[in-house]
Amino acid sequence: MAEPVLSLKDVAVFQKENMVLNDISLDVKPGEFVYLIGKTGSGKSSFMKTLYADLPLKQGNGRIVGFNLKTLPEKDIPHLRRKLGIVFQDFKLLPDRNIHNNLLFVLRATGWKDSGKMDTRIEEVLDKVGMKTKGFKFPHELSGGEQQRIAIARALLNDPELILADEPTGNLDPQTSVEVMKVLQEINKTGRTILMATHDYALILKYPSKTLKCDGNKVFEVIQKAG
Ligand SMILES: Nc1ncnc2c1ncn2[C@@H]1O[C@H](COP(=O)(O)OP(=O)(O)OP(=O)(O)O)[C@@H](O)[C@H]1O
Repeated sequence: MAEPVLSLKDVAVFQKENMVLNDISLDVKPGEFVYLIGKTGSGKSSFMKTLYADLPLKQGNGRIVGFNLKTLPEKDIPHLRRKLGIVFQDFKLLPDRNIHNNLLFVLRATGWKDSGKMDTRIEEVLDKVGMKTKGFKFPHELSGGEQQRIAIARALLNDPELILADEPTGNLDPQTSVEVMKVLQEINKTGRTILMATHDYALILKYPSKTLKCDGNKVFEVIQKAG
């Protein structure tokens, strides 16, 4: 059987010395689409931050896309992040350059050198999110939904094994949320694994999938009833 892309054993999540979550043991397998739900302040973002090593793993054991979170040296964090695609609620595009150059910036920062290959890759990821003609636009010239598609395209640049999306539809209206969700579903269908924090229950109903819940300092799988 394929190795999990994410495997946690007895993990606790901390914000400084405060324990936010504990006793987390779970596996995410290649190709899964997993939701992470929970009330405001229940620890979804802290959980995600631990996975991309923005918060250190101080307790328990965790492996993600082949990296050991417990023993990960600081110098390896960029390598880990290159194998992850991270999407945030607030898009985090660079406002001072157009979309093409936003994506070029990431490719250069992650070691790409050949300008022909970089242009081809940018075209490919923009095409995947239906934004092929928007490379010349600046972020402020795009709608929220379009900016999030670009942020998803940016997350795809280095062909990540796992996409971590922290409330990717949190700033979008319901219709635009569904459009962004369709893009994520398409990406999942091509075999990529996605872990998405959300509190948009309408989306979960429309696109049911494995769901983890943060509640009472724990993370557990919610078993959905059929029908
Ligand atoms: N930078 C920080 N420093 C200290 N405590 C923090 C920090 N960020 C979050 N916390 C605390 O950690 C707990 C979990 O917060 P977190 O942001 O992970 O929750 P969340 O489920 O993502 O919430 P939301 O849905 O509002 O984004 C909260 O009690 C919060 O106050």
